[in-house]
Amino acid sequence: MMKQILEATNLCKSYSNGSVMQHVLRNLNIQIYEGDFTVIMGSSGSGKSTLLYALSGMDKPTLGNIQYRNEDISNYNNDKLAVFRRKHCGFIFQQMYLNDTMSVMDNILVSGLLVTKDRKELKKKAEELLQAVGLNEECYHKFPSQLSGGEAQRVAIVRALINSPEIVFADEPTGALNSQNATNVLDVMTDMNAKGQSIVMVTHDMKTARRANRILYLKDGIIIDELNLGMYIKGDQERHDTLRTFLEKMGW
Ligand SMILES: Nc1ncnc2c1ncn2[C@@H]1O[C@H](COP(=O)(O)OP(=O)(O)OP(=O)(O)O)[C@@H](O)[C@H]1O
Repeated sequence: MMKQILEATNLCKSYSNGSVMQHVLRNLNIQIYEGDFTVIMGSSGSGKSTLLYALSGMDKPTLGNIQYRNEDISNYNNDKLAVFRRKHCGFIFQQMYLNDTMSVMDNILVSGLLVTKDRKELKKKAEELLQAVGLNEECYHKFPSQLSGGEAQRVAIVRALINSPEIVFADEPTGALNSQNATNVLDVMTDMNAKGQSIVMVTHDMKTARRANRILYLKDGIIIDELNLGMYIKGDQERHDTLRTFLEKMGW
């Protein structure tokens, strides 16, 4: 049986837009399992990013419970949430947020040094991860502006992995990349997942979504259905068709 890593119960998130309250998440329930590559889909504005930020402790829910293993993080203050994120989570965004004034290696080490002071060990791990995502030594001392979009996103993935997070959250990680770079980044993420990394990703894109083994569909602030796709197999047309049929049924 799959082990649950994260569970949210009766999750609500509302924003006040002037005198009007907008209820984005409405008593939403969700479970995330260890080792899964979970994708959250839904139409624009359905609350996907809001859900991702609440689940990952980047933002606080208005109401509801979020349980990370045996820890209830829903009532944590900002300091405790920051510690939680640093200890357990890795983040990959559409905008890479690399520091332009630092080399590739320093961008990664700065994240690692928040957790350990063993610089030598960190550097070794960073080198291993950079190699694993297909970036060679030539890249280590480059600055972000000297990288292609795909290379920069792979650096961001290494930075997300440097502290061995139990779970990686990704918000449209390929949204700003051309098709080839997007495929490279997705290959890295698929490989990470095949090695056991739990991933929760938000995307609009079917090509990206079909890498996941579990697709959740968000509508009007709740998860209305899910699809189990099994582990990704390259070139599997049936998988693509199954996902398309599911999304059509959802009214996507
Ligand atoms: N900080 C905020 N303040 C007020 N409203 C917000 C805030 N963040 C999000 N919203 C609103 O909540 C709704 C859901 O936003 P969210 O970004 O979660 O949707 P999404 O499904 O990720 O959309 P998209 O696919 O277009 O990125 C939107 O109507 C948005 O305007």
